[in-house]
Amino acid sequence: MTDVKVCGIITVEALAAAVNGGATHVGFVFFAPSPRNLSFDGAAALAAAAPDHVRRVGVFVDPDEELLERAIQAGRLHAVQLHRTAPQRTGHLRQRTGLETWTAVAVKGRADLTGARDYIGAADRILFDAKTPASAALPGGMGVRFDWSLLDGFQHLLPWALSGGLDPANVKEAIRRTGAPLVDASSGLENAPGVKSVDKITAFLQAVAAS
Ligand SMILES: O=C(O)c1ccccc1N[C@@H]1O[C@H](COP(=O)(O)O)[C@@H](O)[C@H]1O
Repeated sequence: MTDVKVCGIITVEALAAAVNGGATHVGFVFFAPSPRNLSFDGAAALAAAAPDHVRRVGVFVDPDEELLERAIQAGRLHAVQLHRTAPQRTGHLRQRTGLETWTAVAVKGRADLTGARDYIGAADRILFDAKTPASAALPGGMGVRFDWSLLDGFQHLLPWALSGGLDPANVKEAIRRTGAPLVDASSGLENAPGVKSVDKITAFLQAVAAS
């Protein structure tokens, strides 16, 4: 069974669709430029509505430690997902927070995969995500997909997950092609940036369950 993270949740309706559909993880974004950015109060309200067996993952882009601490407390986070980070910084934050720590590795070509090895001992999970354009405001959450065949034959030395442009129509093929143990989606489950669709969340979870 493939684990699923529904990312970028900002409403209790989307949270309920994820929980009821069997998501193992939900993602709360703490990055001001994102249309999915959560306030601390918003995160606290969602955390209060979420059952504890569904893991709450905070999504951060090179965060300062105050933001990280406040978000962890507000969202009662189980894990942190770091974008635009580096192995030493990741290891430091992991030690400081004591939480399960994911690091996003942005992939465009095969050479990008090798960077994942540098996180052994620093991160608990690698999230292979598509590289967004350098000019993009966000390093994720833009529906950009990478060539999954790049993962062919790659020896995973850490637990990992797949993200980047996943949606209800392509997730089955993504799992078949890559064998991902966890899939993570955000914009592919929306009707507009930041506006999650209960129907798309449900369809995504059904597609994963059927794969
Ligand atoms: O979703 C966001 O707004 C976001 C902002 C900053 C960093 C990461 C973000 N989302 C993550 O991006 C990937 C892929 O998203 P998508 O499915 O392609 O829209 C996913 O891991 C989100 O957690």
